[in-house]
Amino acid sequence: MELHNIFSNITFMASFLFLLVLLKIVKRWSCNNPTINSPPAPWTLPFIGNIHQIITSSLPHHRFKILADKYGPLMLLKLGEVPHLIVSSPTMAKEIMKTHDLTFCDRPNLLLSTIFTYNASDIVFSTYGEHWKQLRKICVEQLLSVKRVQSFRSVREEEVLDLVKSIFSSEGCVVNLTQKISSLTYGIVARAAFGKRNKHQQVFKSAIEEIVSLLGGFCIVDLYPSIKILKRVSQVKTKMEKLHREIDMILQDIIDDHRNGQNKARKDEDLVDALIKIQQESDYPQNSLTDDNIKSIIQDMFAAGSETSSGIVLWGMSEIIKNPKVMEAAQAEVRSVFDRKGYVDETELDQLIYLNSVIKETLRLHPIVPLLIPRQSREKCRINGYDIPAKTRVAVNVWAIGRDQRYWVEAESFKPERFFNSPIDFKGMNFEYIPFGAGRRICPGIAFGIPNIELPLAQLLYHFDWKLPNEMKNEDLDMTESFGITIRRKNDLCLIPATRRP
Ligand code: HEM
Repeated sequence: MELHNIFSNITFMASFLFLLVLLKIVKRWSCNNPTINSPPAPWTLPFIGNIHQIITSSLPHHRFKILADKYGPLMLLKLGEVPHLIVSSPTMAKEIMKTHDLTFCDRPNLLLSTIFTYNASDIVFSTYGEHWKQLRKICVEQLLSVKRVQSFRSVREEEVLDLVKSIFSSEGCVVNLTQKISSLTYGIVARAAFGKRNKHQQVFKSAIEEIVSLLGGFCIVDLYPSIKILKRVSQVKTKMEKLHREIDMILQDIIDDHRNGQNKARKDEDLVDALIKIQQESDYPQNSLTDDNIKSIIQDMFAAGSETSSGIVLWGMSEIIKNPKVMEAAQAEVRSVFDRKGYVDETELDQLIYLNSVIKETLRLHPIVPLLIPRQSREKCRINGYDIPAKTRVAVNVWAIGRDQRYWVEAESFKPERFFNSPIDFKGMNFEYIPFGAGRRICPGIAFGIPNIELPLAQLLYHFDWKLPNEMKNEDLDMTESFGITIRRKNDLCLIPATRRP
């Protein structure tokens, strides 16, 4: 009996081993299949793929550029189990976001984004389909339209004036501009979304900031989707769920206040009002917005709309400080346009041609979302002769494209003049310059974001002269980036203002 057991165990083991070998042969055969032509890739290790080449001290967009210089503008990395296509040239970006836009307009189903966005039912992380189309339409036509953006003009002007007053009171002292600008853009988005500052403001702001920073990394659970246990034991998941619950309670509170009419601070409609109205007016119950949909859209406005604008103002100010000639020219322009009035408002911002080029140049060297928001292929396709499997995740290295010497003269230098009389714009038509992305998923918040950058910069340059603390030389200003889905300054920008135009 015992012998029989041993014998059947050996038979079982042998069959199992045979099957494994067979599987391996089939796999190798399919990899070597001459009909499949994969994009170039660095060598991989079993189980981790190319992870060891990415986890280095440098940031992912820097690392991807170094690898792309060696392996080309279309490179297929295997991070854990998942293929990642890294796109690093305007021509390949155009293939992905124009020629094959419909194939690549999905977002991957990532653990953290799914928790944070009510099961990816928002605009940013929703997969391509009817739901995303409906939300995107609401966003473009109702929430972020030119008319709506204009209706928030007084909000922007009041908030920026408060910033200027608070800097006046710190005359001659070191001012932490990072903190001030981040509160400013958050304040503008909060008043646009909620109508008034919210009692839970600080908790909400910190929670959103933390979520944005958590979204930045490569989460191990997303690199090994087949290992379900990772999901159950993930500590980041637990942290994200807690943050999500906090945000959810605050947002539900705000929606209820709006429904009960306890939000009459502004006569103009705010974004929550607009969304509740759309919810109530919907003729088709199946298309009607749920409260979770409203909350997820409002979260998107904060996560996508506040840190992006503040980051660009801060990189812009950093480049201006580092380049005194740029500071001189920008100040001369702002002061000549607004001296007749004696104050800055939005009416003549369109005359600030030089400042506009400063902003464009800032977006070239510091595209705030350096790899865009991850996309995913919906089906297999062929690009430039290479086969790309379905469900490949895609990162477009906008940071590398903006610094490519083949497309930009003196690519590493800050030269706003390059945009004078140049047809190159950031609307998604020029693929050497795509800080807002391109194609179906292009950022719908450009019209909302730009005044939040222009107005504070114009005010800071109109009223104050600026210098670095501790007799630091301008060229010594540290420009190190921090890690995340957005690139922020690693160290806060601290400057000393001297009032020139009270
Ligand atoms: C001003 C600085 C901003 C920059 C540089 C920026 C950049 C981007 C980028 C690169 C994307 C991804 C595009 C892609 O995948 O191809 C994006 C998406 C998005 N942005 Fe912005 N953004 C900015 C401001 C805003 C503002 C102010 C809002 C709203 C209040 C906003 C809302 C969104 C939304 C909802 C998406 C997702 C679109 C979709 O997936 O369909 N953004 N943004």
